[in-house]
This record gives sequence, structure tokens and C-alpha cells, in this order.
Amino acid sequence: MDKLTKAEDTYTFDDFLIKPGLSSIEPKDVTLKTQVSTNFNLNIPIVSSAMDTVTESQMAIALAREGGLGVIHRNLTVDDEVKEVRKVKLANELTVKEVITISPDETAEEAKAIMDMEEISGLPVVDDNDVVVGIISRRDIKPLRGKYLHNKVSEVMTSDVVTISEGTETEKALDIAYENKVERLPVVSEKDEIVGIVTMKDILKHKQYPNAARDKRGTYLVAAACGPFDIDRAMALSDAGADIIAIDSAHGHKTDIIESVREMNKNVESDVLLGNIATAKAAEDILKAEINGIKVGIGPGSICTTRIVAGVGVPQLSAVSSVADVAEDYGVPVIADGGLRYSGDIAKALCVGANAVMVGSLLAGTKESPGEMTIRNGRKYKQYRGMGSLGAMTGGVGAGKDRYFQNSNSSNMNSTKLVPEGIEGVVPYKGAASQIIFQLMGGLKSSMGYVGADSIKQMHEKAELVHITANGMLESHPHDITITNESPNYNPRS
Ligand SMILES: NC(=O)C1=CN([C@@H]2O[C@H](COP(=O)(O)OP(=O)(O)OC[C@H]3O[C@@H](n4cnc5c(N)ncnc54)[C@H](O)[C@@H]3O)[C@@H](O)[C@H]2O)C=CC1
Ligand SMILES: O=c1[nH]c(=O)c2[nH+]cn([C@@H]3O[C@H](COP(=O)(O)O)[C@@H](O)[C@H]3O)c2[nH]1
Ligand SMILES: [K+]
Repeated sequence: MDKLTKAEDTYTFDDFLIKPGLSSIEPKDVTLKTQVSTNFNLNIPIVSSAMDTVTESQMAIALAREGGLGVIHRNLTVDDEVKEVRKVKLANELTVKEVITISPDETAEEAKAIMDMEEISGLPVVDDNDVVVGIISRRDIKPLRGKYLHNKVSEVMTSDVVTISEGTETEKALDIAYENKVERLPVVSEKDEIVGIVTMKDILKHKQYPNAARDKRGTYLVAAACGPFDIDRAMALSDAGADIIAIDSAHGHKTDIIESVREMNKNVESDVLLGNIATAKAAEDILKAEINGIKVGIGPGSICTTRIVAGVGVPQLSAVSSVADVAEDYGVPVIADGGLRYSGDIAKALCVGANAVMVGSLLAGTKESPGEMTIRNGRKYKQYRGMGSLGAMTGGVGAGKDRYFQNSNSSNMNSTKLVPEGIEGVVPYKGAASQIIFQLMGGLKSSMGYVGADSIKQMHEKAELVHITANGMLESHPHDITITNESPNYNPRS
């Protein structure tokens, strides 16, 4: 009896609304910049789930372009997961390492032939020591006719060449290219030797996604999931350039996991996130592993059955709030993982102290999510499944199957012996992830306007909540109408 009277009251998204406050903030003027781990910032507080129907390189690239972060799932061999990380990192390399050059003693005709063959429009000119002495482009060659084509490259090239040094930050490179109105910037070593080239095409790609989440070198940020004891995978992901490694466990609050992750952290360069947890005590304990971020959520996910199968969990708004209160004292960011259905839920998670949210179902079914599209009754769908579902455990390399395969003779895998904590299904096809992100961030900005918060930090400090009843929630959804036109940001709960 004592246990029951001592039980805490806990809440989730539908139990609260955000109180409107005096505001001088226009939604369009707010900043959504946030910290996702101690060493990395995002430009929007959205992280995609490490699930095999949500995040591989395509989703991670799409999200990074919008300013968020994708976490590559771990239902892949180490090699395949590494490949996905590399694809994201290479998607926007500013410096093309292998550069095709020409000697100043060659002819203009030879320069033209190389450009035609390689399908490029300019060549850095280098001497015998690889030192850049000029640059020659199609524009330099175009006016040449007949015998003039036999002119030496040194006579035709631009010798006043604008170069940048290795390690020049993207923004700086952009400024230099624009100020000098040049289309390509050779990258040179301290001794002026050529090491690469940055082209206008790359630069424009950067301009196309001004809000993208990038590292210092200008490549897209990417995270990758790893099991708590898989040190080889963690090191391979770190070597491949994963900015963040997300340690993925249904129960991060475990002594052997905390020990293992503390060791792992010493051996990898990437930031390390640990999850999932749902209590303040867990936050205190896992922070001892000196991690760079915490992921919160036991069982709130749309495909999760943990709370039903194990009877364990904490409603998500309470879980996030209690973890965030502890993490704030340590300066460690918190990601609210799972259960988000609407942009308003994202706003509520931020209100109680989350720095970012992780979403699965909201991004499942998009063009960039892995998996085939199917058509049923004339409507398009894509698969979405829990990582602890039968399909995920028996498909791929079977992340999660150690625990669920409780009979522990894993050499004799038999799906009837698995105890799943997730389900498999389909969600409607939604088109490009960028459209979904646009609506979600629009809703969040609106929320911040109502609160009078111009940043996520202000949202933490200023936003107040009101506790509502089930009737309050009924009143909140559309009612007394048959919806005839689907809205891009509202799906009636089925
Ligand atoms: N957020 C959530 O509520 C849940 C998420 N999942 C997802 O399913 C996938 C598989 O997760 P895991 O089974 O954790 O992977 P896993 O089988 O690789 O387990 C990793 C480690 O977590 C610990 N662990 C997991 N469940 C435990 C439990 N009930 N009691 C004690 N220790 C436990 C064990 O030390 C285990 O070795 C992951 O992608 C995970 O995120 C699964 C269940 C719940
Ligand atoms: O209990 C669970 N069994 C599972 O099989 C499972 N797979 C994923 N997840 C977690 O759910 C999150 C995604 O939730 P949403 O679809 O609600 O965004 C994800 O980000 C995960 O935290 C699982 N939880
Ligand atoms: K659930």
C-alpha cells in the first residue's frame, strides 16, 4: 500500500499546454539554434531516430542540410555503418583532394584537351615542385584560334591566382571566393604546394543550404548508433568521422553499461551520447561516465511496446523534465526521444528542458527513409518498425537480438524464441523530409512567439505550462466537423 501512495504522479504531452505570455517576438525572428552534445550545435532541434526504417545516409544528409542531425542505425555490419557515415561526410566536402593540374610549359591546346577529357572548366598551373604559379580556365582559352593554341600555358594563364591555405574554414573560403569573384580556389600548403581545390559549384552548394549543420571543416554533421559494449564499432565510427556516437540501449541506467561507455569514451574522438533513461537518479549515475549528451525515453515511441510487455516506463514529459533538471547542472544537453506526434509536442519537450528531440515516426515514410514504398487501396505507404520488433531483430544484423533472444543460444536463431518490445507496420508516404521539417519548425516558432521566447534557452527559462484535463485535450483537437482537406501539419489520431 505504501508503494502505491508513494508513487509519483507523472505526465506526458497531452497532459499539459504551454501558457501564452506577454511577447514582443515574431515567430520568423526566433533562433532555433541548440546544443545537441557538449561539443556540437545544431541549427534546428531535430535529431532522427537510429532506426532501420528511418536513418541511413540519405536521411542524415537531408536533415543536416536543414540544420538537424541524423543518427545512422546499427542494424548494419560495422563496415556498412561506416560506409553510411562516410557518405554523409563526403556529401559536402569543400576541398576536392585530388586535383588535376598542368605545367606552365604545356600548350593551351593540351590544357583544353585535359579539360574536355576530365569535364572540368579550369586547371591550376603548377611548377615541378607542385607550387601553384597560376590558373587556366576555359575563359582564357576560348578566344584563342589557330597557331595561338600552341601558346604556352604560362602565356595564357592568370598568374595572379587567389589561393587559400589548408584548414581555411568554409565561411572564410566563401568570403574569399565572393570578394575576388573567382570560380575556383586552389588550396595550398605552407610552401604554396597544391593540396586541393575548392570550386564555385561546391561553394554554391553551401550557399544553397545556409542553415546546414556542419563541422568546422564545413562537412555535414552526422551521428551513428553503437551498442554499449561494441568498442570495435565505436572506434571504426569515430575513425570514419562520425561527429557523435549515440550509445543505444533500452536501459542505459546499468552499471556495466556506464563502465563500458566511460572506457569507450576515452578511446574515441567523437562526442558520446548515452541513453535511454527516464529518471533523475539515472541521469546522476550515467553522468559519471563523462558523456557529452543524454537521451531520454523509455517506451514513449509510436512503435514501442516496452511499457506493455515489461510494464516499465515513465510518461515522457515527466521523464524529460526530471532528467533535464539534473543535466542542466552539469551543462550536458538532453535529447527527448520518442512519442512526438505534433510540432506542439516538440515545443512542450523544449519547455521542460530538452535541448533537442529525436523523432522516428514523424520522419518515417519520407522519401529519404530507407525502405520500399508500397501501394494499398491507391495510397502510398512505407514500412516503419521498432528496433526491438521481430522484423528488425531477424532482419539486418539483428541489433537488439542479444537481449530479446533470452534463451541465449544465438547460434540457433529462431524467431519464436524472441521476446520483442516493438511492432512493425506502415505509415503513409509523406514526400520530402524537408517539407516535414518546415512544418515542424514553423509550429515550434509559432509556439515561441506565443511564449515570448526568442531562443530555446529563453524557452527553457520563460515558458510555463498549464495542467489540463482530458476535456481540455478534446477541446484542443478539431471537433464537431468532418475534415475534408488534409492539413500538412495535422493528422487526426486514428
Ligand atoms: N527507447 C525505448 O524505450 C526502447 C528502445 N528500444 C530500441 O530497440 C533496440 C534494441 O535495444 P536493446 O535491447 O537495448 O539492444 P541490445 O540488445 O543491444 O542491448 C544493449 C544492452 O542494453 C541492456 N539492456 C537492454 N534492455 C535491458 C533490460 N530490460 N534490462 C536490463 N538491461 C537491458 C543490456 O545490457 C544489453 O546488453 C535499440 O535500438 C533501442 O533503442 C528497445 C526497447 C525500448
Ligand atoms: O520500446 C521500443 N521498442 C522498439 O522496438 C523501439 N525501436 C525504437 N524505439 C524508440 O522509439 C523512438 C521513436 O519513437 P517515435 O516513433 O514515437 O518517434 C526511437 O528513437 C527509439 O528510442 C523503440 N522503443
Ligand atoms: K508506446
